[in-house]
Amino acid sequence: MVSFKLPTMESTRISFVKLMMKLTPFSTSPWTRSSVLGGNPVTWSGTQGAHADRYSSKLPWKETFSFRYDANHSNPLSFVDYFKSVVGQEFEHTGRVYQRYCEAMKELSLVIMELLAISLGVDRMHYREFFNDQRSIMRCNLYPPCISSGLTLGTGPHCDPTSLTILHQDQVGGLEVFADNKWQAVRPRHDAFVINLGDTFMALSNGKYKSCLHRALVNEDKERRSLVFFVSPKEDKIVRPPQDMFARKEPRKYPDFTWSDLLEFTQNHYRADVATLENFTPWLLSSKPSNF
Ligand SMILES: C=C1C[C@]23C[C@H]1CC[C@H]2[C@]1(C)CCC[C@@](C)(C(=O)O)[C@H]1[C@@H]3C(=O)O
Ligand SMILES: O=C(O)CCC(=O)C(=O)O
Ligand SMILES: [Fe+2]
Repeated sequence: MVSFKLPTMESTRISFVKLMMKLTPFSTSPWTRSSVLGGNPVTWSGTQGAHADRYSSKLPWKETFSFRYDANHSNPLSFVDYFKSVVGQEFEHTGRVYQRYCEAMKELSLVIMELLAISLGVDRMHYREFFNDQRSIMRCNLYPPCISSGLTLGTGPHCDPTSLTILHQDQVGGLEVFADNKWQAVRPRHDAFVINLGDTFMALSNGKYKSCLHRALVNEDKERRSLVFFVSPKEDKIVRPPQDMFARKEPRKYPDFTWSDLLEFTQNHYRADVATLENFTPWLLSSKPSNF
């Protein structure tokens, strides 16, 4: 994980706090996740209470509010309309803040994609172009305090199945990364983002970059919040390393797949953890033989 020093985003933080105050932990949230089952793209809109509808054990101690950011459909009104219609009329300003926030996250992600291409010795524009029409996911995490915080986790150990994660955390602390064979705290910085790569970029770099194992702890006293922008490619784009990586005759580590395939796997068949991609490959081969 790498921290970038950036100006604070007070207006985003205020809107975020207002929005998350609307979501009381473990409430019978008025919104349920509208996920279209059966292999169709998950529509990321609404709140989740610890994914209790999806898992029967090791439920994360958190409440999330997620929505899609479609770089092609950058009509600011769509966000504003969504917030006004789903969250409430009084959240029009919040919708505008999130529209601007997601646009800024997209721009930051494209700069990072150029840097990654340069570091891999491939065409500098390759990943920037691949993600220019990104279909990313904006998620607000709220971690309530827990009197038995040692017995639970805000989010269990996992690698993000997405491509790139741009995370803004509050000052409470709790994010940990597994590095040098131990869990290490990622110290909050109010003026920085935490950036980590996910499984899809690991495949796009043919394993040169590794997906980052991380988790989120909770505590007894304070709520903790984080804003997470999960960069993902347009669902039907073929995820494969750039051709010029194979000038060096390296074997492919992963088969071609689409983000839609991997998202379906994590939403309907497998709880993302540290070995998602390893388990995804046999599933893909067995369930989508036409790909091969
Ligand atoms: C594509 C996604 C699935 C999850 C949200 C985004 C990227 C991270 C994934 C997740 C956070 C990994 C840990 C398990 C998970 C179920 C969670 O705790 O929220 C995952 C998300 C999800 O499936 O909703
Ligand atoms: O809230 C955090 O610090 C981590 C959240 C996270 O890893 C996720 O939502 O994928
Ligand atoms: Fe994560």
